[in-house]
Amino acid sequence: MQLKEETTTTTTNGSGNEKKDFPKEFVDSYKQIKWNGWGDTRKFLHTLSPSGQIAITTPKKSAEPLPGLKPFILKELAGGNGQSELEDTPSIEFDNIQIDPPKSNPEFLKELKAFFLSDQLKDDKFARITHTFGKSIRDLVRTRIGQIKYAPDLIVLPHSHEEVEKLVQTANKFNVVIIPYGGGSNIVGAVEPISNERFTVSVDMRRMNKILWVDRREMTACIQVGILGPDLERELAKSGVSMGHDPDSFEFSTLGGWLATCSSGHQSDKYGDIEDMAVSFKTVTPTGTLELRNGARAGAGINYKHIILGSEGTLGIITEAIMKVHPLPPVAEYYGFLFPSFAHAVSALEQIRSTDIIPTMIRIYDPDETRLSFASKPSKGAFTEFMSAAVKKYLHYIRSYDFNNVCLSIIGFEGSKKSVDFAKAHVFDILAKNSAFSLGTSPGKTWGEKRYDLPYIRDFVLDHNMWVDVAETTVSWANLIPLWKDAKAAFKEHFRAQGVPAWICAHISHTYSNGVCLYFIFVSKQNAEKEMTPYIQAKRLMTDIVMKYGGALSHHHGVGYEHVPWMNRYVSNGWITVYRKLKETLDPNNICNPRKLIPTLQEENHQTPYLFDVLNVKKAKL
Ligand SMILES: Cc1cc2nc3c(=O)[nH]c(=O)nc-3n(C[C@H](O)[C@H](O)[C@H](O)COP(=O)(O)OP(=O)(O)OC[C@H]3O[C@@H](n4cnc5c(N)ncnc54)[C@H](O)[C@@H]3O)c2cc1C
Repeated sequence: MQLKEETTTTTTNGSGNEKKDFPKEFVDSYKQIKWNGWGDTRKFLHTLSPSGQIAITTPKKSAEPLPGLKPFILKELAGGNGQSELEDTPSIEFDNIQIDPPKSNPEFLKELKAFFLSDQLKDDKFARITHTFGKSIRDLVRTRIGQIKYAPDLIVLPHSHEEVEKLVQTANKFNVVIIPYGGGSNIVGAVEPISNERFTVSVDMRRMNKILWVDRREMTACIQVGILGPDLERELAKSGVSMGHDPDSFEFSTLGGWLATCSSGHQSDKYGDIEDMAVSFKTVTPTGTLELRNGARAGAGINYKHIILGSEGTLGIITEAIMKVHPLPPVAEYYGFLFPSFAHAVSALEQIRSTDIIPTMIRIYDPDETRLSFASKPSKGAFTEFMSAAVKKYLHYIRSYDFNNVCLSIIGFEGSKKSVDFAKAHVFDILAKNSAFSLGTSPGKTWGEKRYDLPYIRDFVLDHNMWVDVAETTVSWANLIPLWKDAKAAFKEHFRAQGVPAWICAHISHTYSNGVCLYFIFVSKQNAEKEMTPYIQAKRLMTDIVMKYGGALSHHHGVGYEHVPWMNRYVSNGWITVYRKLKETLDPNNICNPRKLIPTLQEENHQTPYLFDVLNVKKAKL
């Protein structure tokens, strides 16, 4: 947590009421992350001169070369048509972006100013632009070309549950739209204002970043939900505990966002998904605050927490949550393995999952993502060493590996030494029976150090005339390989037919007794006019295939407005009606993040197109 209680000062708001202020050195998170890309402003990929190699600069290391990456991008992503240099497609300069001035709503603002400090209310251009979108490919492309149509009129930065209550009541009174904003890391269009008809407030929760208490006996912690991942784990570690939720977006997403999108972290196989960790929470709705009882379990009717989990800010704002925690694991060991093929890896995984001894994490990269993984490692990385000629020869000639099909896997174990040793012996035995080759702990260590770097490649790709998007789902064991094959083939064929270079890879990242999360990453060339059409077509294609194989509409990214067009196929109409009634009851004026999560009646009846197809889309030709 950046805020320390003892360093706060007391100031007064417009009514002369005393309020605790933030310390002078406090810097709001939205000022510290890239406005037109992903993550930390101090971390980025760039090209070294004169070698032309791609390098990564981070706060810890400057210009670390990634020698394999440029050849990989040129050969695989850019189409391998003999091109020797990447094309530059830089982002617009911030100063050149133009947005409409905020709408006027003096009565609403007067009431807010009586309660909030001026420092908690922002309507400058930087604050408004950085709260308009999440981080989907459509969001980044629109930001990078300066196409920002409906920026929120005001950003409010509450400090407490009581302030959120006041804000929601006031917004409801003046029919003002409120969109909760955690880290803004969603990639489904979940925080974007969808029209400029009503005054719109983005509620940035990141000042609500305190751990209120830790109970070591019940192993729970009460936490303000605007806290970012690293602050949360650092503060919990002071009490010797961890929540164990570590999504790829960990550094820039919040507990509230995780709850509101049903998020899932790397170690979900052991610690569970976010819904397994959530005990209870407070949610402020326009018709009042909803609270839940704290306790180990209840069989007293509907499990009400599931009404709010995944509601994406459409029913209200979560402010404080009681979460399960566990002791910091004394042992954490992560290993790398190679499999001769994806089928071998899946077979091993299924056998492991059919037992009751499950590793903390199993990630399996398909052959294409394995190549990307090796290509994006620093020059002297452990993977490069292991892929030395000798090892390659051994695997090829003695173990009959074909390197076009090899799959990398990272398998982790956490817990007491005894439990880790026990699980390892069991799992390694299954891996050996499925022809896996151990690379030892170096790949696991590298994975641990570099696991948040991959999204930064996306910005580099956007800077060089390509785009990258993702699709993920939960799929049954029976449909896993058919979906993997079909989706990859259909994606490649779609772009091949258009004569456009395209590349796709996949990995398995979360496992269950009845299926896995399968995650695709796909890349293609931007077209000359920077239209949205290719992303929309690719996303439609991938999601249609997921639906065909009975997959979840999303395993962990949520719905936003990007997945709304599939909602009627995903859940039965009865549930959509239930949700509509619930929304009408809790939010009668429809002020909470409108037009997200489910289709409007007009969309459903095809009287209006889905927002996904039209919202702010420049020249979408559909
Ligand atoms: C590079 C990258 C990697 C990612 N990896 C993962 C991953 O491994 N696992 C995963 O689960 N997701 C992942 N995501 C998606 C995203 O990080 C998650 O959806 C995350 O849970 C969003 O949290 P956030 O705090 O950024 O929420 P935001 O993006 O700010 O908001 C998401 C939704 O939640 C609502 N919301 C936010 N806070 C509250 C609140 N307090 N009360 C009510 N509603 C609220 C918003 O209105 C919005 O509808 C990734 C995204 C990116 C860009």
